[in-house]
Amino acid sequence: MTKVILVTGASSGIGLALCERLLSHDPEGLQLCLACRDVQRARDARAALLASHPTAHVTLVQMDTSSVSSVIGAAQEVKRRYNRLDFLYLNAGIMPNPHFDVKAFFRGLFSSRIVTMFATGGGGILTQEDRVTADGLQEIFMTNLFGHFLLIRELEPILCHAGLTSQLIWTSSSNAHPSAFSVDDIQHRRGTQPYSSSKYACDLLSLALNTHYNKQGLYSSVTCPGFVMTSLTYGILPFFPPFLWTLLMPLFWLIRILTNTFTLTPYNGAEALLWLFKQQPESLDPQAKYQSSTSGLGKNYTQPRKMDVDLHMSEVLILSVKCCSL
Ligand SMILES: NC(=O)C1=CN([C@@H]2O[C@H](COP(=O)(O)OP(=O)(O)OC[C@H]3O[C@@H](n4cnc5c(N)ncnc54)[C@H](OP(=O)(O)O)[C@@H]3O)[C@@H](O)[C@H]2O)C=CC1
Ligand SMILES: CC(C)CCC[C@@H](C)[C@H]1CC[C@H]2C3=C(CC[C@]12C)[C@@]1(C)CCC(=O)C[C@@H]1CC3
Repeated sequence: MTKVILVTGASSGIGLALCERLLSHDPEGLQLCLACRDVQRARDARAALLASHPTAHVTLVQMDTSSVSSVIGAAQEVKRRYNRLDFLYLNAGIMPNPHFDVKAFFRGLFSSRIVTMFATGGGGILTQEDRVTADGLQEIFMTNLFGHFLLIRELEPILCHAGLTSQLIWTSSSNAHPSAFSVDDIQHRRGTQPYSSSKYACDLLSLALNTHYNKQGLYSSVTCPGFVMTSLTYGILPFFPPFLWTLLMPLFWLIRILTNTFTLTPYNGAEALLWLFKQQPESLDPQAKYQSSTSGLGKNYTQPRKMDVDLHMSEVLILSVKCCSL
């Protein structure tokens, strides 16, 4: 039986690399649907995938995860096309208007937190300025988390079916941190780390989804792609042209010896996302974050890491997002 897979944010970076790797793994047995906000970029991605896998089944659906009506419209279209969905990759994500604190970075360089800083982008080096969408929601919360929650809810009839399992696979981040998230401000309207908050909320929501849906055959897992050079990361130092990043690559390969989270390429970053595709969902740990890792010698592997998540808080979050969606 062919597997039906939908990937959000498939037009570039980790999402596109994942599609490429899925097709290389099984070129004939998949029906891949790319859910992208920009139709032209989606067409280009499809053309690139078909150039290397000419017989593959690849379709497109236009979806902007920052818009309630767009998500609902796209979900209707997906339900019209497919009567079941085996894998839903919740990968689209943004980090708009980032501020890189150079002083905090240098303080971190000469402290015991240096490895954690490089592995997670933590230590106060990174903050963002969020915006409000036309629906009146915080853009980062909406794009990275809530749009995906709405999508899952709308696709429930084709995700939960007797006798079969389906998997939700989130692209979270090592930057997800409980200190950035508050149940009293789930959209992070008041703080300066909306990206970290939205990714920690993904970790919590995944846990709650397992509690609520496992008995219906729907399983949720969280991945972390590591530090990957994509348009998202290029945006962090906008004054740094891409060729300077390329010049820094030898330094990054050295840092990789200290932290295997420097996966660097979208191909490597997609490792854990592909690994989960090959697992039996019943065997996975709902409290684990599956981390793409690359060794100093360039070998890719997947490492499960226990998430710092609380069952009670995850229940509060799922109730709050359900209220937001009413
Ligand atoms: N790069 C890294 O080091 C890390 C990335 N991540 C996560 O990985 C995921 C993929 O990011 P990455 O590949 O790095 O970055 P990219 O910017 O290359 O990819 C992001 C993808 O999400 C899409 N997207 C953004 N906003 C929306 C929206 N409103 N509706 C639909 N699609 C949207 C983009 O579409 P478009 O082409 O139209 O812009 C693009 O396809 C994100 O969730 C990110 O947070 C996590 C940890 C580390
Ligand atoms: C020599 C300097 C210019 C090097 C600067 C390095 C930093 C910009 C990066 C070190 C660790 C990186 C990192 C991220 C962004 C860029 C760094 C801070 C992320 C926060 C990007 C988004 C994520 O989801 C997690 C990443 C963790 C590591």
